[in-house]
Amino acid sequence: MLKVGFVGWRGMVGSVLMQRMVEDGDFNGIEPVFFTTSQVGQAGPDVGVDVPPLKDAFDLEALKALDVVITCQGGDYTKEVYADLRGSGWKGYWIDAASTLRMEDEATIILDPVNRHVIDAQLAGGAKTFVGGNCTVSLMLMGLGGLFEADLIEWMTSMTYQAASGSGAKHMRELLNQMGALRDCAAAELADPSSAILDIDRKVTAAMRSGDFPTDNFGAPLAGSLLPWIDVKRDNGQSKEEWKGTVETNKILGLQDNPIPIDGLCVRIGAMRSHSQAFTIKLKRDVPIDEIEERIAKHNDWVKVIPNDKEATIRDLTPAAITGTLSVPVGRLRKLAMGGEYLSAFSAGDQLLWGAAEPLKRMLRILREQ
Ligand SMILES: NC(=O)C1=CN([C@@H]2O[C@H](COP(=O)(O)OP(=O)(O)OC[C@H]3O[C@@H](n4cnc5c(N)ncnc54)[C@H](OP(=O)(O)O)[C@@H]3O)[C@@H](O)[C@H]2O)C=CC1
Ligand SMILES: N[C@@H](CC(=O)OP(=O)(O)O)C(=O)O
Repeated sequence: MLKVGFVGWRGMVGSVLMQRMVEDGDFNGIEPVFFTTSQVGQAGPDVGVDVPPLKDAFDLEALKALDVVITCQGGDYTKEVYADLRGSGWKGYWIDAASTLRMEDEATIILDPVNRHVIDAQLAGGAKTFVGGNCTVSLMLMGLGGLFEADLIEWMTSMTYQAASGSGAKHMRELLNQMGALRDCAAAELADPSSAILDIDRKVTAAMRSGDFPTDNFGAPLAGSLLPWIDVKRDNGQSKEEWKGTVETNKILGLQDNPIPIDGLCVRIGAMRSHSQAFTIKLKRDVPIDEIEERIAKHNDWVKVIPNDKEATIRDLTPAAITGTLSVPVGRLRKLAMGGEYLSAFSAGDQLLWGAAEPLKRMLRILREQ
């Protein structure tokens, strides 16, 4: 029976992982051991099987006793522990949600509905380190996998609409507090149907710009606004989030030697936990739209093509429609005015499921099949 250690299980990503593993009975047939950086000795979570008290996540001897470590604890933890654990001679499998190791040669980025062939080849070659991809990248590939699989994409831009959860739990709370503050500042006027909308607008704008508007986490208003920058700047002017779109996509697909150019702008918006993206895709040839829809739809069990009409789009192609589900709708599929090789598309997906927890959960299953 595989002895599997879980680190970061009570954080936001970790909690979603626990929930999905319990739902699918993934704790049966493994020996789970739970770790903590702050609650050593306390009781472990209720996952339907007996678990020992929480162990110290920095205890290398305890980690060395494991066949598999799954960590959702964050990049700082990975930096602090991974090299020492490997350096101690540990040969177990490391499955990680954090970005720290993603671009290292020894690491495979996991998204098995898209790159099971890469994962299998890496396992056969003795790879032991597997890392979940950036949420935006994973969700893009779950949506457009059929076009990549058919080698139809010459280049692509992705303009993102990323949810607050991508920045963490505190940011989700701050977004709601910002929304509440905006509503509250105009409560009296909203209650009066005859009040002037421009008075409401003036109050809302003043509240957003005032010193006591809650912006400690985002550093700026997000509710009623947006933030066209995510993560740090790179030398070429890309944000790090935009850079990940280029390099991670090609690594996931095993195309590092002949990469597909992918670039765009990453934008934070006031959604809670589902990321959306608008794509401009330059196809290698003028493929009919029904063939495109068919290739996208049949690629995996979770992608769903949404007809390009208003009713279906606003019902099915939004964060509100899919949050909390594994569904990845793709719609707004049409040829652009630039010509038959130019395709537009729009997708949405829960960034804590396919964007974070689900690929890790599935990687453990792949290891158990070995
Ligand atoms: N947020 C996201 O969308 C995504 C995040 N990731 C990666 O996953 C990692 C973890 O992210 P995320 O889940 O957002 O991190 P969280 O901040 O939610 O949790 C991280 C750790 O904080 C500790 N913690 C302290 N106080 C609390 C509390 N009140 N409730 C829960 N946990 C608490 C826990 O560790 P302990 O039990 O040891 O105290 C927990 O494991 C990061 O590396 C991130 O890059 C990857 C993809 C998407
Ligand atoms: N950066 C992503 C979330 C995330 O955690 O990404 P990564 O796993 O690449 O660090 C966002 O802000 O939406």
